[in-house]
Amino acid sequence: MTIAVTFLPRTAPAPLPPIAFIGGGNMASAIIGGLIQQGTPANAFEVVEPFEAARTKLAQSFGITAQAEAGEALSRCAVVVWAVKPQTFADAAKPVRAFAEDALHLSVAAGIPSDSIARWLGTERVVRAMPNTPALVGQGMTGLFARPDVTGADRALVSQLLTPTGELLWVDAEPALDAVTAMSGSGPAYVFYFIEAMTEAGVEMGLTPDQAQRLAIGTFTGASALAHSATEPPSVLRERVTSKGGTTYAAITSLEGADVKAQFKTAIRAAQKRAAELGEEFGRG
Ligand SMILES: NC(=O)C1=CN([C@@H]2O[C@H](COP(=O)(O)OP(=O)(O)OC[C@H]3O[C@@H](n4cnc5c(N)ncnc54)[C@H](OP(=O)(O)O)[C@@H]3O)[C@@H](O)[C@H]2O)C=CC1
Ligand SMILES: O=C(O)[C@@H]1CCC=N1
Repeated sequence: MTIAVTFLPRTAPAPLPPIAFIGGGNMASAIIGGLIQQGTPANAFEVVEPFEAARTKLAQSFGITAQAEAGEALSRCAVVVWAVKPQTFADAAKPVRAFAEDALHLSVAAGIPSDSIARWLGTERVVRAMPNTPALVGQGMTGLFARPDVTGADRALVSQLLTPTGELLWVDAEPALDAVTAMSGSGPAYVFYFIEAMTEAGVEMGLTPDQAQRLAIGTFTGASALAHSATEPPSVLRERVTSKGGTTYAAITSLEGADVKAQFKTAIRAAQKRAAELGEEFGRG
């Protein structure tokens, strides 16, 4: 499958209209945190979150008073962000629908097709997003897909909402979002996994946990920044580190011998497959 993508430049933050979040867990907190850091006031958010501990965390972290149930307060919101698990989306939609008839709906749920969301909410104003948790520090990557009837003004509103959280990438075909999910949506977990592995190796070689973690995180930060600014592809940057007969060569040879690249690609395909399965399993309701 060929995936057509459009990169949009980041623009200056502008005041946001009131925004509802249905589900106030990890991903909602990352987006809300990113927006608050960029200057959006806490009273711009209406959050529905049945889990008391999650409501307490939102209050402590951001000064937001979340509601346990959907109610009239939602009707002031121009955008409703769906940040519930795919498994609970269909049930969560029922009590919200009546309060959000005029809103633009933005789902971050993995796999759930926009057809299902449009059916559950009785509107064609549906955009799907696949963000990631670095949104919390304004370094997120978000893939976006808009249903055909979504207007340019609604796309602009979504861009305005999410630009403060990082980089946006619109895709033209909805299935491409499953690939985005498998790469950048789940991707931070892969990076943290490698940081964990590097840190463990450092400790096994005699460094303190603090030293090892600083070296691991600093190396990811520095290499990412270099890859971001370099004109050469990552493969060339890798070759520059790899002196003939040296230490990096020994490490890369070990990785190749264990087929780590193929294993990693298989893992990413497993995430893509799971995104499609989530849509099939929980998009029917
Ligand atoms: N975490 C991530 O990095 C990313 C997540 N996503 C997507 O974001 C969505 C949320 O994921 P995540 O934040 O990790 O999950 P969380 O479990 O952290 O957050 C979901 C929250 O929604 C609450 N909830 C359950 N039922 C309802 C309801 N009826 N109305 C309102 N809220 C409800 C849950 O409460 P309770 O625990 O009591 O059920 C929970 O606190 C998922 O669809 C996921 O695919 C997308 C990109 C990245
Ligand atoms: O693991 C998940 O299903 C969600 C979607 C992408 C990241 N977290």
